[in-house]
Amino acid sequence: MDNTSKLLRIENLQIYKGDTLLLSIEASVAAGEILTVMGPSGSGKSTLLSWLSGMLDPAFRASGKLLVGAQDITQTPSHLRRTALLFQDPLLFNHLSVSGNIEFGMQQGKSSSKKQRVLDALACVGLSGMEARAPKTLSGGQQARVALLRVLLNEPSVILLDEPFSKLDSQLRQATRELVFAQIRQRGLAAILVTHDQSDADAAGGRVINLSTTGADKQC
Ligand SMILES: Nc1ncnc2c1ncn2[C@@H]1O[C@H](COP(=O)(O)OP(=O)(O)OP(=O)(O)O)[C@@H](O)[C@H]1O
Repeated sequence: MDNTSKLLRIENLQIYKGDTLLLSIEASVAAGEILTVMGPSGSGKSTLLSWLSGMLDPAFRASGKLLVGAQDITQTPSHLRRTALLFQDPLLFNHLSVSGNIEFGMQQGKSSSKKQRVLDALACVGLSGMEARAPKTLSGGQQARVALLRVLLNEPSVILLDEPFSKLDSQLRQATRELVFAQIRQRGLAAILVTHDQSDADAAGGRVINLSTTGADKQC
């Protein structure tokens, strides 16, 4: 793989908490690739995602660079980065309908074409006819799919997945995972998946970074 095909590049990243080095990473992710990050509790997985999304807590200090394509976005504020986060909790707004949730944050455009895109996307993930429903009336798996569409229709270049399947039972987990990974590959996004689950890493099929236990919570 040459450099031009690497959509996301993390160069010489070091994150410190006080004087302690929490993590040190050099990595690249191609369009459509899913890089998995694993490691014990406290090893810095969520901290890494915070840095990637531009929301590192001031308790930490980071050095290194983050590039998307040729653009250095290390200092770019979080709301101007085309990075999207998908969490284990779908975090849907209950005062908005399913389509209102998906349209939230979509790029400017004609309202009628936005609506059609939402309807097409809902049909794609098996949620036809659910556009007017309140999120709380959907099952956990259906909510997960709405959360995915909300992120995807915002057209990110990079998607950060923080244990997004961990609240789903095993059958639903597998189906949702296949859908999410297929969308990532079809749309050519660079993805970073944080998980504790080896089957997630196997399904992602890409490289795996194991954060060391250096900064991890010590066991008694
Ligand atoms: N806002 C913060 N201020 C100070 N320390 C923090 C903060 N957030 C996390 N930490 C500490 O930084 C270390 C890394 O935490 P982080 O949440 O990144 O670990 P993790 O690998 O995601 O853990 P888990 O698998 O349990 O979610 C831990 O020791 C944690 O206690």
